[in-house]
Amino acid sequence: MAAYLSRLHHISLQVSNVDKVAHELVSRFQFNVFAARRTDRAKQLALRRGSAVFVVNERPSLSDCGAVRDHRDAGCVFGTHEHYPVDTVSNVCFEVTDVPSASRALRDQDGCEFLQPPAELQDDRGRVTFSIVRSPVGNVCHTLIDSSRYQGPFLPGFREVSSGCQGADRSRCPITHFDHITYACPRSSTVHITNWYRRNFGFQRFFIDRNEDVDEGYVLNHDGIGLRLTAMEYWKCSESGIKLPFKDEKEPDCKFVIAESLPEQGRNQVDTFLDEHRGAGIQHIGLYTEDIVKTAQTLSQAGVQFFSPPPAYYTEVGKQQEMLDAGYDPQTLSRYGILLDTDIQTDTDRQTTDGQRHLLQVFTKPVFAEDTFFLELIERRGATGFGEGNIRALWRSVQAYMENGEHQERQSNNQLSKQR
Ligand SMILES: O=C(O)C(=O)Cc1ccc(O)cc1
Ligand SMILES: [Fe+2]
Repeated sequence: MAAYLSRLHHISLQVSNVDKVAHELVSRFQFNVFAARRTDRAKQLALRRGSAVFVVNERPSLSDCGAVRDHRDAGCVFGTHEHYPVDTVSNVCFEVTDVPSASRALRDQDGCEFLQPPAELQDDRGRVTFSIVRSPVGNVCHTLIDSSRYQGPFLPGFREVSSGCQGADRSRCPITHFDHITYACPRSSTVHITNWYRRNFGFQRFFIDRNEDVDEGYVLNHDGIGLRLTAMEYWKCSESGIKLPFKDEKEPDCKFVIAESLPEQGRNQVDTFLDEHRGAGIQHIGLYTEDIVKTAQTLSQAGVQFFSPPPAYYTEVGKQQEMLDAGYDPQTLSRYGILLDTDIQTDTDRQTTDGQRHLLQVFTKPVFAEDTFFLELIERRGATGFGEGNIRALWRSVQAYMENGEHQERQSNNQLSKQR
């Protein structure tokens, strides 16, 4: 039996400099710090934009490694048990209604390793129960938490922070939630990963493309693109007829995408991630926005840099017309590198007024010093999956970046700072 997940609780990062990364998320990405926990061993900041919550944790150093950590140390909730050599996004935490029974269900499954068996944490505002399982993807782990009996600002040990410096108001940056998490994975690992999530968390596959093969996933393997994409989402309790207590049915659920590189087309961006990150992991996270143009404008003014597709993308006659038909000015989309895909649908349930579904996406340059993790803004106007046109355009813009001087420059800067 699988463990039922109610919703995504937060995503946690392990970095060498908490203040630097938190400052980047606040000053550029418009997140607000709302809770903090500082002890002599740990520094943790919780940041929010809409319902999207990031926790930035200081990476345990090699000398902390192997030290027996007490589960009463809230650091454990975030799965920061292990030293990791580079900054990384390493824990996706889910709210569950009953941690002991979810953990029992997982313990009976093959291939489910616990980093932390069920434990309790408390302070004067209440208590939480949690456990941590290792995922089949590189250094990624999942905390399962029941926070229904906790009244404090975030988790036990965190104190409320009233942000002196607030991010842009909602109208200028309407990011509402995490839309999807994309894993970069080694060759031939997809089947094992999808099976693990189906068996343990009841995740279900959904098709990125109508012509996708159930076993193969969505394969792009020509014109220099060598990519297998497989998408999953977690069990929608309302659709399955199973009603869970506390489940907020309006809570949007987050999709998961597995990106596997295929060998025939040569070295690519997934291989670069695997090298620089020293293994599989979270390659990017899609932040959902209700207005991508306004959000990209606000973030760009704050210093966020976006990947841009080749300029010809915006001048190609068909694409220009598509943008105009969707109600967008191609020049505005071009200014921020926003990609548009159109999906002509036969069914009518989610159509927009022009009878089409649109997907708009823009991708940021890497967030950490290495060319690893990046963020994405995504606005869905009826489209629920991922667009082939956008995937190709993203691929080309990232490949261009890898091949021009900027990637090499970052690499040599990293080498220099390591030598210092
Ligand atoms: O299109 C998206 O947002 C995806 O998440 C799919 C994707 C995943 C990995 C890539 O290197 C390129 C595209
Ligand atoms: Fe994405």
